[in-house]
Amino acid sequence: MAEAKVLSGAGLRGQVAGQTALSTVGQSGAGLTYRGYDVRDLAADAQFEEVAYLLLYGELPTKAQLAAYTEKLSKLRDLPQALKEVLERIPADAHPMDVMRTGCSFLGNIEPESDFSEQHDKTDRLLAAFPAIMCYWYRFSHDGKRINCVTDEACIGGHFLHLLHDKKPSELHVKVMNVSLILYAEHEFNASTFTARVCASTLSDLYSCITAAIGSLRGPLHGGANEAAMEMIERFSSPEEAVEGTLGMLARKDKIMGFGHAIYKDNDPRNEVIKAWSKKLADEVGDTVLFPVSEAIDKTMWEQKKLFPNADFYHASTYHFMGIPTKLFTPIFVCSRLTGWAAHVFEQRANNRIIRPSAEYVGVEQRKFVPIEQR
Ligand SMILES: CC(=O)SCCNC(=O)CCNC(=O)[C@H](O)C(C)(C)COP(=O)(O)OP(=O)(O)OC[C@H]1O[C@@H](n2cnc3c(N)ncnc32)[C@H](O)[C@@H]1OP(=O)(O)O
Ligand SMILES: O=C([O-])CC(=O)C(=O)O
Repeated sequence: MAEAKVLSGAGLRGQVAGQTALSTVGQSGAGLTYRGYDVRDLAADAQFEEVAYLLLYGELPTKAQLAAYTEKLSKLRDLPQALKEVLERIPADAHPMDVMRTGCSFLGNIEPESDFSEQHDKTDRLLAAFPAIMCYWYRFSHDGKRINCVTDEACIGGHFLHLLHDKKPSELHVKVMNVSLILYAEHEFNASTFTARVCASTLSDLYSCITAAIGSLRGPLHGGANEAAMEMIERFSSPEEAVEGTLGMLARKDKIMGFGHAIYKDNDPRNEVIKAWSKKLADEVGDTVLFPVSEAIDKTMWEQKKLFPNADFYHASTYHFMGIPTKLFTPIFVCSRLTGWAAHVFEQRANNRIIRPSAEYVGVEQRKFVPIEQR
């Protein structure tokens, strides 16, 4: 596939649908850049909040700006009582992406964006509140516990792990969450971001744009692939079984979740980063199955189909090794991608024309209406 891939055809593939100064995907040189910075450099040395600031405010922050920004976000973490009550009504077997969608939408009712001048503040509020929206619902519906939504964790990744596990996370886990949130933050005109931009182009409010984007990210062909990949890898108890199972899935023409990409031709630059952290965590927990199984699937997919793991594949084992329940994988993606979505909404608003493409009509020719009695 690597050589043959052509960016054209259905799905608007290869068509320029607008301009962005936020990221480049799959261009020569660095595979993925955020405002000109290679994502691998950001993942190695930056904090997620620095990247959020870069995307939302235009430049990397100075030390003082970062301190003020993280302080602002940490003060916005708590949830209003009315939102907690809504979350308590959502059943334990609901999909957590539906919880995120509802949480975002409900917050838009009680703290609406009444004017576009509020767009940065409303985004910061969502950025600070999303981990608590996910964890308040999860802990209440699964453990019967009404958690305190405020922690003293310095960063969003640590705050999320603390809310989920009710204890201070290790430095290693905080670092991995930070890397993961950076890798997922922004990706040009992917399906969910394009959804947000279409919504923004009607001059709708920020919460509507983000709620719509969450709906698009939920699907297994997009953000939902990390959960689907986990469900697949945990079915195998050895690399040999994984190879056999993968060959079987390919023979049945099943889609293998966590592989392939709409834009990248032969690798996803985020993969090497998250794979390395997955390996570190595998060593930390003494894993002898999941990581080797993942590698066996990875190798088989390349040998058989020249398909490569995308950002989602090794995120599955990475999150699993940190004790994160599979159903929360895609909501974590929301906590990160919110930054990219919102930055695109700002960009769309700054130079807007309603997005309204045309369709090629393939239906029947024009015909005469037949009254119901005569049909
Ligand atoms: C963060 C993210 O959102 S990354 C993407 C996450 N999604 C997934 O991992 C889901 C699995 N992957 C896929 O479904 C696809 O690769 C997508 C949706 C990511 C991209 O779709 P497309 O751009 O249509 O893929 P592409 O044009 O490269 O497909 C080429 C061929 O490879 C096949 N193919 C692509 N990915 C896979 C896969 N994961 N498993 C099996 N076959 C695949 C396609 O079916 C197609 O075959 P065909 O020509 O016989 O129809
Ligand atoms: O760009 C895409 O089509 C999907 C993707 O990898 C992302 O949104 O991170």
